[in-house]
Amino acid sequence: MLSEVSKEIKYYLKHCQILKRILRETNSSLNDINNLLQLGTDIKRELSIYDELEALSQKVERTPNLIIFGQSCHAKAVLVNMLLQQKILPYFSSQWRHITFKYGQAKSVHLMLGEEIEIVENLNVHEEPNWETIPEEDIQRNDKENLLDHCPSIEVMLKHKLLKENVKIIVPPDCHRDQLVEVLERIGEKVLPVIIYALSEDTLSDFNIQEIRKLKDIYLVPFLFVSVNKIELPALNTESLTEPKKHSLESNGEENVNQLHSLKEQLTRLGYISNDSDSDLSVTSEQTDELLRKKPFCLECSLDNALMSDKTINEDFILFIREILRSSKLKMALSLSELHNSCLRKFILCAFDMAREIQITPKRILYAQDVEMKMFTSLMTIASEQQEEITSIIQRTLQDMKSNVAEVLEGYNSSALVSPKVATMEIQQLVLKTLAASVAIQIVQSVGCLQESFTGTLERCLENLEKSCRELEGNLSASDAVKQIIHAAYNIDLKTPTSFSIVHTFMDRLRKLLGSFSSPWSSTGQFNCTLQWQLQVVTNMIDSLSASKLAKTISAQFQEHVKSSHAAFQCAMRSLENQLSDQLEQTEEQRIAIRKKHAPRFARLALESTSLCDLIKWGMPKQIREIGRGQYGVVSSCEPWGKISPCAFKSVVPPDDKHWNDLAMEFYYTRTIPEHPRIVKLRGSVIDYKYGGGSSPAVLLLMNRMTKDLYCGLKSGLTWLKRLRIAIDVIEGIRYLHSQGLVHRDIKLKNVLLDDEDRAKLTDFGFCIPEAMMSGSIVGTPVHMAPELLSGRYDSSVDVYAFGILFWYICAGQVKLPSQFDQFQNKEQLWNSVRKGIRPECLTHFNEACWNLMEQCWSAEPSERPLLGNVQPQLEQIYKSVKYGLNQGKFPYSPGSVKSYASQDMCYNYTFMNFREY
Ligand SMILES: Nc1ncnc2c1ncn2[C@@H]1O[C@H](COP(=O)(O)OP(=O)(O)OP(=O)(O)O)[C@@H](O)[C@H]1O
Repeated sequence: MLSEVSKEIKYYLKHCQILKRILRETNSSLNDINNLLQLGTDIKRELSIYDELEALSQKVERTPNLIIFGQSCHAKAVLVNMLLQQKILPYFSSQWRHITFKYGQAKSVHLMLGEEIEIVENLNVHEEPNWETIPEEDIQRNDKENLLDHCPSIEVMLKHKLLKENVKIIVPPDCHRDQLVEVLERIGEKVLPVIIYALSEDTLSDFNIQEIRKLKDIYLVPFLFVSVNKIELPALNTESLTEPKKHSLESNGEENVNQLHSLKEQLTRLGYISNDSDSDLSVTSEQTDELLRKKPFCLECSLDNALMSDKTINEDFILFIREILRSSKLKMALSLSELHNSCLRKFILCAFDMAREIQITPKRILYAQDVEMKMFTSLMTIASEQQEEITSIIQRTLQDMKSNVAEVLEGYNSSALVSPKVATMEIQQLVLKTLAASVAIQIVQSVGCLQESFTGTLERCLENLEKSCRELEGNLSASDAVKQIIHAAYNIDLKTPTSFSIVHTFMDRLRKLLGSFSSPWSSTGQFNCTLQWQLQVVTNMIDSLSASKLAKTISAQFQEHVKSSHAAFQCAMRSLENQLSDQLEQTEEQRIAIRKKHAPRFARLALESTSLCDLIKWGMPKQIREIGRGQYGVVSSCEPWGKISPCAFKSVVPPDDKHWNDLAMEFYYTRTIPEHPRIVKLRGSVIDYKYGGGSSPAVLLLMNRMTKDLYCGLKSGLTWLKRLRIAIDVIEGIRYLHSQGLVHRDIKLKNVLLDDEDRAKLTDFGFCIPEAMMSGSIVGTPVHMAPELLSGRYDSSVDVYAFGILFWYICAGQVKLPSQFDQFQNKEQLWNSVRKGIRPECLTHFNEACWNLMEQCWSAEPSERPLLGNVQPQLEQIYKSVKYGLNQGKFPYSPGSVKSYASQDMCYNYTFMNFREY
């Protein structure tokens, strides 16, 4: 029985090897992606998986160690001796040192300091060449030894099968309560603890209870209580232990039962075992799943158990070990698969974002250039062609200003100390500013394209482009240049040299005016800037301005501003465009690398880790018989697997890396399709690494077993009503896939499976792909392939075309190739003719509505094919009219055709009878 334990451990280590390899490949894939992106970003950190990967790498290195605790040294000794089937530990001693049992060719005992250093000291055991039991004195700690500080431990080497595969049995030292936590923590480091607690007394002491609590808190794993029999003097006859049949420990049976009973009560009360714990230790995969979901790090309680007697110890012990190891590797595999799937999701999204950026950026650039050009042209037109309008705007404005001179001066506060020249200049500037502002407002209003929302979109578009540009070159950005253009219209500036001559003329006139004026000087000789004087200055200024000259000046100045800003914009845009196009080239390269290399590589890792989870949970499916063969794999029925019954699996042997990656991407998409009644859901997968002698592993894809495919269904005969129902089912299935953003690309008779009630589900998502990830691969089954598929530019409407052909077979009620297609020797001839418009013929019994529908579906022009959302109600209408006999003679048969089909399908007669009736 104990060799079973070794087997379990071997199995565990085998899965750990697979996990280690997947982890190594994950790390190397992530490093490759880092190199590709070259952005100085660490993808592991970016995807926040760094810590998880680190933690998993450490966990997977741990070997299972049996750690023996117990109520007393005596209990531990009985248990260890029982496991090792020899009386190696003394029954009657206390204050034990730390003891480790390891595998070794020769039986030996060493005193160690840590794991590496052996203390050369003569142990008593060394005195006795044929020793059987380690002397008490060697195991006992002396008073000077401090457990937490370089305390020697005992290492025992044994050639025992339980210790193979680097498994150790560890017996922690007896310790004081204060040292308990630290001692326990040290032991649990770097090992996968399989904790067994030996019980030999009727009740647990306070210390025992405390110790058990700490064990639970620290190790977070379930552990096993083993009730051992107390050994009374005389000591156990070890010979009896070595014989498997006689290895039960002699003791008073009745006493043992009582002891167990009271212990069980106490443990149940404390919540360490459940009430029905003795009934079944084995936890089903489903229960473990449930537990993992509820308590991802801790499976205690349900797995805790007390072994009742030495008669059952081995079976229960193996079950316990199996569950501990299983849950441990399952947790690791689940975490890894979760990491892979989340990375893959992110890569796919990243590829989508890149594709969008590649598509949108040139459009954005064109948009910005277009809008700016429109704005520029409008402004230049206003400036050059609408001078008259500007003149009249200025005249109107000057008129308004004149009638409201006081308003112009609003806010003007001249200091008493300024000279008349300065005051005049100030007022003059004020007049020009007011004039400029009102002219600007009028101009802006007359330029529709300068409306806030319009320029706002342009600015946002430019800011977006500039943001996506990693290094902006040049002094002026395009968005700044645009702002300047707009600025030119809003802030017509009449202070600049262009308006200087007007101002000059004005100043001359002002000087003359000042001479004729009543003196603005006070008696003290100080200039007195009275309001009246100010009003006078304003009025004179307004009178002196020529609207037409100003219009010219404004126009010239405005054109100058707009032109230079436009030139700056174009320059900035050119440099932006150059940089973005370099960047987009790089992005495209990265996108292709992600789509073609990195995402598939991660998909393969995800397929491996997810399959490992399924293998750990449900094991290998057991084949019953082969039920079908396709181009890429063999489908077999199998015994119930997981929760699936009846169950089937498709085994695929990918011949090379490319096929592996393709299969993995398909697997990822297919597995993420949510459950739907019209889809054969992929339930799981396992990889048979031993297949082909280990050189070419097989991937087994598990799904619900269906009764037959539509090809067989049509061959064996289906009523017209059933066939119509199937057509509706197929449409529902395709619509569902399309709603998930997926295109099936291989709708055909053999990919429609029927259940016992002849309801249909779609299967075989080998070519199924998100529309956005399609890259124009030519895939499908020749007669069902839409003509545009061959050009590589197609969309989800290829499924509508394929449905049209499928519907032809459904209406025909047989699987014979349409005669129109039957004449061709090969698929090239077929495709040539399909491109020229050749389609299946209208059989004489086809009803008009059905024929119309299939004709629409297989239209050469994809845009002319109907939406499936419209096809479904039409089919439902036909179905209803057939079901309730309302089709008024529009059945799919002409009386003459019945004869030939009746032999193939009796159901035609039934339909025909209805036809005759109506
Ligand atoms: N879940 C299933 N239950 C019952 N039979 C199935 C199931 N899946 C597939 N089959 C049967 O196995 C046959 C082979 O299926 P498979 O998907 O491998 O190939 P195919 O669709 O016929 O061809 P290809 O590989 O070219 O797509 C199907 O035609 C069908 O009859």
